[in-house]
Order: sequence, then structure tokens, then C-alpha cells
Amino acid sequence: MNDIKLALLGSQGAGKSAVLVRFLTRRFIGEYASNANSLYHKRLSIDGRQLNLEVFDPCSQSSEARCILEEPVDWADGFVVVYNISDRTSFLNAKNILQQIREARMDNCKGSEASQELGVPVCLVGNKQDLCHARQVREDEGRCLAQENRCQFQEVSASESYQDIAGLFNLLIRQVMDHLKYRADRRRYSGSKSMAKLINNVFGKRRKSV
Ligand SMILES: Nc1nc2c(ncn2[C@@H]2O[C@H](COP(=O)(O)OP(=O)(O)OP(=O)(O)O)[C@@H](O)[C@H]2O)c(=O)[nH]1
Repeated sequence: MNDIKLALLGSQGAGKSAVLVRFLTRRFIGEYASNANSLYHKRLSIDGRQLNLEVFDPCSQSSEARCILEEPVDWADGFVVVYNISDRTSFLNAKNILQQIREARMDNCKGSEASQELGVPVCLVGNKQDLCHARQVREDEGRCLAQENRCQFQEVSASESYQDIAGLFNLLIRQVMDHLKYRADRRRYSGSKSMAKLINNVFGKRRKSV
């Protein structure tokens, strides 16, 4: 069984818990405790594969709260970065979070994998689409930010719709599975290359001397 770990990041009140609970239970629950980190578990079947999904929903991150980001950045295989379309500050914070993910991943990969992009599957989510009368962030601004970071983007309303949220999580989980497989293949390939080199060094030389 595959283990997939996701983390939700975003400003206080952007609707992270609402988006997650909508995906996990299909329901919208109005209020959530926001003073504690939560870890949710769910078993899923995607494309016939059984998955163990873990989702980390940490306490809110303000733009200065870099330390809160560091823990999930190392732990997670993928991220959902949520902002509220009727709150520009939450959008600016999402931008900052994407930047921090890139920097943290660059440190981990020594620049090789993450130089052009985030180096990990991410979905940028503009929540509270039902509040479009009070919109402060245009949809194309969200799309543009996602393009700059080469991540997926979706506007949703946790309070009104399940389909878009289910769609974005399913797509992200598929991307994570592909990404994990790509990294495992690369490790295996570079492992077998060094093994071939070793065999060649040991036996190649001997063969020559015979
Ligand atoms: N109108 C509207 N309200 C929403 C939506 N999603 C969440 N809310 C409301 O926004 C408030 C914050 O939602 P939460 O899910 O607690 O937000 P959060 O990002 O987890 O907040 P913290 O836990 O404080 O970090 C709650 O009052 C929700 O009912 C939405 O799609 N539309």
C-alpha cells in the first residue's frame, strides 16, 4: 500500500480545514478549532491502487511564521496552499509560502531538481469562490501565480461544492504518486549505474590482465 503525505498551508481563516473536511467527508462544517495541528488519515483507492493518505493541517501560518512551514516542508510529499479570494493579504501570504517551499526544497535537492519549479507537487487553491461579490483577488492573478511556480491551480468554494475539491485532491495525489515513482526510479537507476561501475572496476580490470 502506498503512503501519501499532504500538508495544507495558508493564512488563518482562508478555509484550509473547510477544504480538507469537504474532501474527506463531502460535508461543509462551519467552524473548526484553529489552535492545534491536526493529522487526518484516510484510505483511498485511485486508479485501482490502495493508498494510505495522511494530511497535515497545521495551525495558521502568517507571513512571518517561517518556522511553522519548515516541519511540513520536509515531511510532505505534496502541498495544498490555500488563500481566500476575498482577502488579498491571504493571497500575498500564499505567494510567500510558495517561495518558501521552493527555497526549502532547493536546500534539500541542492538546486538540481527544484531550480525551475517547486520540486514537489503543489496545488494553489483560491477558496470562498461563493464570496465573489467581495472578491479582492482576480482569478487570473491566481492562475498567473500558479504558472510562475508551475503548480496546478483551482478556485473552489468549500461551502458550496464538493466536485472541484475532490478533483483537485485526486489530481494532486496522482501527481504525488508519479513524482514518488520518478524519484524511486532515479535512485534505482543511479544505484545500478554505480553498481555497474563498481563491477566494471573490479572485474573489468581482471579480465584485461587474463
Ligand atoms: N463563505 C465561505 N466561508 C468559508 C468557506 N470555507 C471556509 N469558510 C469559513 O471561513 C472560516 C475559516 O475557515 P477554516 O476552515 O477554519 O479556515 P482555516 O484556514 O483552517 O483557519 P485556521 O484553522 O484558523 O488556520 C470559517 O468560518 C468557515 O466557515 C467558503 O468556501 N465560503
